[in-house]
Amino acid sequence: MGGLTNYSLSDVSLHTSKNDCWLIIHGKVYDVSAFLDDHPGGDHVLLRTADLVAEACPPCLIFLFFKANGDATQSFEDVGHSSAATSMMAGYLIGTVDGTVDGAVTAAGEASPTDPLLAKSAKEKALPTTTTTPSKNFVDVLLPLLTLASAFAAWYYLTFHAAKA
Ligand code: HEM
Repeated sequence: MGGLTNYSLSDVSLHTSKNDCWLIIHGKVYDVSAFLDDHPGGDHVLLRTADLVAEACPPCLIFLFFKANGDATQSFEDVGHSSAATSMMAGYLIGTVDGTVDGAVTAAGEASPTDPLLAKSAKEKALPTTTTTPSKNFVDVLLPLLTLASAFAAWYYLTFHAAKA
């Protein structure tokens, strides 16, 4: 993907108005300012993704404030855009987001690859750490052992002590 500018998340977050609106979809940055009025889904959905503050009601504001980071990947996919829509995107592409290859940017600002092969290897790499965490070991091993020990103690007490009384 040579020739494309790399932007940081904070760069993208500076472009959230109707005249200047950038979005991140699958780790790529799109300047959709000129497309807002022509977007069949309306300009508000694009603006809301870029900057969710504008038309939010006060109770939603806190939630939306934390959710808004300009990453429209999930919303874009949820709509199920046609292949025609996907090919239109090239016309608005201006760059990539720092640190991503062709990946979505998560709420935590981390890259998560959307290429199935990259995603698979990332998942495989992640597996050992998730299965060997201390809390998992506690639940899997210690908890059954403790339950067994308590059951044995109760049986022992009832059989040998309670019987004497
Ligand atoms: C550069 C990015 C985008 C392009 C080029 C684009 C293009 C299109 C096109 C061509 C359609 C007509 C239906 C179709 O062909 O699929 C459409 C519909 C729609 N889009 Fe987008 N879109 C973009 C981003 C987004 C994003 C980020 C959202 C959500 C936040 C969104 C929400 C919608 C909705 C709600 C519809 C209407 C669907 C319907 O009425 O069935 N779009 N878009």
